[in-house]
Amino acid sequence: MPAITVDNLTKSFGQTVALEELSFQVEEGEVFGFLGPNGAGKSTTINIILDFARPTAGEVSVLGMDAQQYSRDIRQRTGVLPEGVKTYDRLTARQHLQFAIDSKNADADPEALLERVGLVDAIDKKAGGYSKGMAQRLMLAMALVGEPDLLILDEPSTGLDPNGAREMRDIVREENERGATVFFSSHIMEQVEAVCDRVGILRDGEMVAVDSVEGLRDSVEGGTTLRVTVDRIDDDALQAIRSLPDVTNATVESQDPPTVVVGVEGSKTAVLSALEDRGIEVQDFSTTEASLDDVFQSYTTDTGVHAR
Ligand SMILES: Nc1ncnc2c1ncn2[C@@H]1O[C@H](COP(=O)(O)OP(=O)(O)OP(=O)(O)O)[C@@H](O)[C@H]1O
Repeated sequence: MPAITVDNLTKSFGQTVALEELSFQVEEGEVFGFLGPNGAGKSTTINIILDFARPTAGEVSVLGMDAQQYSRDIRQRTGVLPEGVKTYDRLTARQHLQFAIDSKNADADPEALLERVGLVDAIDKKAGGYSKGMAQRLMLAMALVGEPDLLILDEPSTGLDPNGAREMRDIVREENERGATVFFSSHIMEQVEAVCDRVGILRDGEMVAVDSVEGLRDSVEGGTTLRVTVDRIDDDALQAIRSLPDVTNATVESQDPPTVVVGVEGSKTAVLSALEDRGIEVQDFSTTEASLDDVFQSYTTDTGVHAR
């Protein structure tokens, strides 16, 4: 049984179509990264999954239950970190957690939870004085109450410094190892790489790709860039490289020293052999993988290779 099934979901706000016949599934036990630029429709999707908003058309089921009909049961088994941090200024971290524990009828220790998110020192301080990162940590601790079967985290790294973002990833991993399914949104590709089994990329309310990070990388043309320094280069050799089956493009980057930049999807040795066959001496070479930013860009901008 999938943890989340989104089926033909459409959501309009007046003239604005935020989601258009969106369908995808999150499998039980996986960490699914929900990625997309600002305004792509991530929060709208999450709000409908949690029944904070109603769809214009389409259906959503969570943990095998209809999202609208069983929203209370779903929320009981789900830990949520909503978009935009909303803490109560006059309540302490302990009081926040006690509230979450009571409303879930859970048996949890506020201190242990705050220890996990690195906020135990501020346990009896009022949230009004918290930094953005501290508030975010508190909200995460609240999401962890009651060992939920499903964690839904909307932009969980917002307001966190690099250490905080790393701790967040560690917690996602720990929760997943405990058995929880994790669904989290982000507009930063790097944040999903380390923890996600699969990534869905949303653009203008439509899912443009769903795959592992590795699979997404492979789908970007010219996945690897090969930079070769040679003793000389001529048009004939450049043409020979371009005509190789695995090569997507080849250009001369500089003449001093002569350097060729080649986009390769398969064997790199064929490129080096083509040069050497023409009596050109390869003095040095290096390879660079397509960065995750390249992958994200290729799916979400009009200039990318996956642009529609
Ligand atoms: N309550 C609303 N009323 C009108 N339009 C809305 C409302 N909520 C969202 N939208 C619109 O729906 C689209 C999707 O917005 P949404 O907040 O879901 O995107 P997002 O991917 O979460 O973006 P971000 O990364 O900026 O949070 C946007 O065009 C937005 O302006």
